Amino acid sequence: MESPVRSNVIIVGAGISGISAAKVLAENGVDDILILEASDRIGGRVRKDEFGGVSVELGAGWIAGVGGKECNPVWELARNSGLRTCFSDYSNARYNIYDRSGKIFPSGIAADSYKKAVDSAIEKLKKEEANHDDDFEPQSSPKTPIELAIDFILHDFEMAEVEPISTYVDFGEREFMVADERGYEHILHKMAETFLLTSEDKIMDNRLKLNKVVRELQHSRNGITLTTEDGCIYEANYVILSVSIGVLQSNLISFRPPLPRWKTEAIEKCDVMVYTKIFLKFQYKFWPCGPGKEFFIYAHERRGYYTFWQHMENAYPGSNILVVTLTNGESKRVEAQSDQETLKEAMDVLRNMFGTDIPDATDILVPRWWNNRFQCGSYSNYPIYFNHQLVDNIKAPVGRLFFTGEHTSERFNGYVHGGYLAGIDTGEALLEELRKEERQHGSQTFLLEPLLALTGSLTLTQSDAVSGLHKWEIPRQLFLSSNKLGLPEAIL
Ligand SMILES: Cc1cc2nc3c(=O)[nH]c(=O)nc-3n(C[C@H](O)[C@H](O)[C@H](O)COP(=O)(O)OP(=O)(O)OC[C@H]3O[C@@H](n4cnc5c(N)ncnc54)[C@H](O)[C@@H]3O)c2cc1C
Repeated sequence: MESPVRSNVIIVGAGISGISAAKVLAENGVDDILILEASDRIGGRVRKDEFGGVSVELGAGWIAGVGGKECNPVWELARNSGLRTCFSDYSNARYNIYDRSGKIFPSGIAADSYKKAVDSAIEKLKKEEANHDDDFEPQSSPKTPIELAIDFILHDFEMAEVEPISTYVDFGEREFMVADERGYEHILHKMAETFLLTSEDKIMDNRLKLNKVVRELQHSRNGITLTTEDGCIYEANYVILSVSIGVLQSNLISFRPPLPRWKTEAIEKCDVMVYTKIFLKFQYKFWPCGPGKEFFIYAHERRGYYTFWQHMENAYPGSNILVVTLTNGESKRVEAQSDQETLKEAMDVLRNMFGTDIPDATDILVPRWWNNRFQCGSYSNYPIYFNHQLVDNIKAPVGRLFFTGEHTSERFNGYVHGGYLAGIDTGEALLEELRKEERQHGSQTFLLEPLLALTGSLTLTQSDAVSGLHKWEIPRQLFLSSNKLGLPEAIL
């Protein structure tokens, strides 16, 4: 049997948080890092696909929180990597509400109903705050189709799924949609290339392994052993686990010994939201396309039934693609049925709005985030009046096991920038731990910046951490260079 591959730090998951954590470590001289990713790609919930001749975003599609006093760091990454985006404002949707007979509700009624829905939502929040009861039911729930439609926008887009917009006002309230053939994931590739690519632009096999589904984490005070589905064994001094909250709640990964109760309880308390964008391709467009018409709403008695629509003409003119968004119960229902059934339902809704003579869609794409065992949902959602201890517990390390991901970002959970900032946070927390260990052992260990400056790309490997002694295999060349630094004898 082959001996296990040993690394200083193993990162489980190559989504935005895993990549940003790895980058922080690599940039600070922690050279012996390995990323194990279950799927066959980098990106996680940032994922594009080719559909109807263009690139569509199955996962994150918007860069939210732009134009404020502070800069959303993902906006900066997008700018620096030359990602093409277009301004997108879904708040206009409330003026384009269709009823089942295809009539548009007059904007006065729509605006009035919107105000009523906002007022009732604020009222509900105040009462919940007073009662501290998350299950509190509002006195008057929406009844008419238009109220249901507007309630759906408010509830699912601003309050229930991600944190209220007011919490990211520092970054601004504008949203830009990614409209780039390389996809949103291009920013991850740009980030990763600084530490994952060889000089020949090849991925370093010793730093990233794809199709490695971690199934077991055996952790102790001396180190962590990871077993993957294909039977490979990896060992590490530290692990950063960047899998989603849905995966943590599932039984994909078993922990030996089990995680402590404070941890598992916190993980269980965080909701997982499902958000699904269904793409439909047509031979020609039959929907209105002028200014303020990008989004439209279907008002139906059933809450969230093919409610929220968008055309993709602003992002890709001439693409003739419509996107309809479903959430939670509707998402799960549609994931469980065939795409042909979904196509039929969506076409019936479109015919109600635009008449029976519209053409059939020529293609449909239905992502399945809920049933994807490497995601188990779309993003985390803390209860509205959560206790800060809850987030601290979700995030807190357990011994040598660190946790990251959008669900660990108290301010920006549910967002790409939440994942990005969480990765940086966790990377820095681990660096701090490594420095502490270094001080305790009184020897040079992990922070190799000065050494690398002298020796270029030499790789150090930690040979024996299990014993708790940090011995290093140091190439002779490095020994000679490091002597110039007056490093303690102990490491040599
Ligand atoms: C449909 C949808 C729409 C969204 N829209 C937006 C938006 O418009 N704007 C926005 O800012 N955010 C949006 N988000 C949220 C955003 O995509 C996420 O918050 C962010 O990408 C999460 O990054 P992460 O690194 O925390 O997790 P992930 O991207 O999920 O990364 C975790 C990685 O771990 C891997 N993994 C899982 N289990 C294992 C295992 N056992 N072994 C090894 N690897 C494993 C997964 O394959 C994955 O690659 C959306 C998400 C979805 C699904």
